[in-house]
Amino acid sequence: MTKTPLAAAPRASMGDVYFTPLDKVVEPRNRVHHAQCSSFTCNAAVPQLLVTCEPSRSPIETNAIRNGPSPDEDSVCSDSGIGFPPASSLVLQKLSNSSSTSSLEECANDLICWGEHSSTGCTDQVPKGCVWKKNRSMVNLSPPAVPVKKRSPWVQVVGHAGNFQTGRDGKLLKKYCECEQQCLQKLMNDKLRPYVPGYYGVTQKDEQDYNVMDDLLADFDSPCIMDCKMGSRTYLEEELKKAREHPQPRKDMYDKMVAVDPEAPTAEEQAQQAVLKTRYMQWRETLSSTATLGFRIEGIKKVDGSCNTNFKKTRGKDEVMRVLEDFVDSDAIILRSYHQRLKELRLVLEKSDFFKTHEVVGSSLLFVHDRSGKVGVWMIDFGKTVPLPSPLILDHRSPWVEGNREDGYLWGLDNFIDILTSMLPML
Ligand SMILES: O=P(O)(O)O[C@H]1[C@H](O)[C@@H](OP(=O)(O)O)[C@H](OP(=O)(O)O)[C@@H](OP(=O)(O)O)[C@H]1O
Ligand SMILES: Nc1ncnc2c1ncn2[C@@H]1O[C@H](COP(=O)(O)OP(=O)(O)O)[C@@H](O)[C@H]1O
Repeated sequence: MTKTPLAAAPRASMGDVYFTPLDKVVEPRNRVHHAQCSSFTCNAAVPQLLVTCEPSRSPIETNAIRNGPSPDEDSVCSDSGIGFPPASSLVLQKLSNSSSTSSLEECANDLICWGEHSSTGCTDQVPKGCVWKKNRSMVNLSPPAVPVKKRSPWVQVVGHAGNFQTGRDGKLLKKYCECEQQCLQKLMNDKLRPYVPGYYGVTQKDEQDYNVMDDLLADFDSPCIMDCKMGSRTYLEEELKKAREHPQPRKDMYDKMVAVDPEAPTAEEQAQQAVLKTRYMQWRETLSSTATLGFRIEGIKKVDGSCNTNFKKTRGKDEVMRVLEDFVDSDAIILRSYHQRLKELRLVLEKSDFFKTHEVVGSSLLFVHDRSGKVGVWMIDFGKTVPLPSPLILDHRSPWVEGNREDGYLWGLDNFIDILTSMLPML
């Protein structure tokens, strides 16, 4: 099996004491069926690869002043949000404390188990070659004396059901989509890298291909999560063209439409009991704040575990503010951290080559915070982010006129930041 390192892969910041949790590297197959994946393919071949290093985790602000150090910061798996996922930290701890005589191979098995399971009953297979290679010079390792903190279970707020699987060592597997793979790979070499999940290539599990990326929740304790879809348009120009050339009215979208508003379909749509996807998407845009503010709230998971995806009609600025205030639980410090992070993201977006040269549609910002005061915002979902024909570039603020490919992403981010700015003095 050939393991080709991803050229763009960043190196682990504390040496190579890390092994990939992935079992095999394969030719992509069973690609996730996304309309955009079949229509908007990028030509580059999918690399067969595994990356055996860990990109440094994106910066996360920590509010240590108000809350004191978070429980994470003192644990073996402690991570201020920068550097290693828990299992990697554990490896380092073990190496530095090593004293007993357990074999290297046993230790390797222990390492992979402790990432997510208790050491008893773990039957996972370790990619042995990788572990041996990484640890050949480190012998006589012992299990850590300090208990490992159990990670909160991963939560999917919105999106296609069945698209994700949790991996080991803080990784997330998302059903393979070539368009997304191309974007994530390019983003690993772009200024935006700290604002997207680290990407590790393609793996296969049960005959299904997956893109492997960082689980952005991995460093949080019972996180509050919000998914906001960015931009003033949620379908690609190419989808519009396709809908005109080969209209395919959809019953599932008609049903979703009447469930929200029985009056929404036209007489013709009612007769057909079906709507075109672009028509459905446009209806969703005008019903929500997408058309008026350039972003919309898709879903929120609160600290109590409750999940709300009922924001289809959240349109007005005041309504959006109320939802945001509830999301941060009226916590001005959390709100300020989000505000700061979004302003930083905007600066980077304005300089990013990737951003200039791509139509970014249907992509979300994932907002995550927890009780310790950790806050993070990342760009996710690049299934409908496509390269522009050279030399076309976008400013992401100009209004969309068919043909100009503008997506309104920065216009939406400007509005988002303005809303947070106006909320700050009120909290
Ligand atoms: O949110 P609701 O109203 O359920 O509508 C969904 C979302 O717009 C999805 O976008 P996202 O994946 O960004 O959440 C979109 O997937 P695409 O991204 O494939 O356009 C779905 O299209 P279909 O997958 O064609 O059903 C559409 O049915
Ligand atoms: N890297 C990630 N880390 C943690 N959670 C994620 C990550 N990517 C996606 N999610 C979760 O999955 C949900 C759907 O993600 P998305 O990429 O939009 O999927 P889809 O393409 O199916 O719409 C998000 O709202 C978020 O809750």
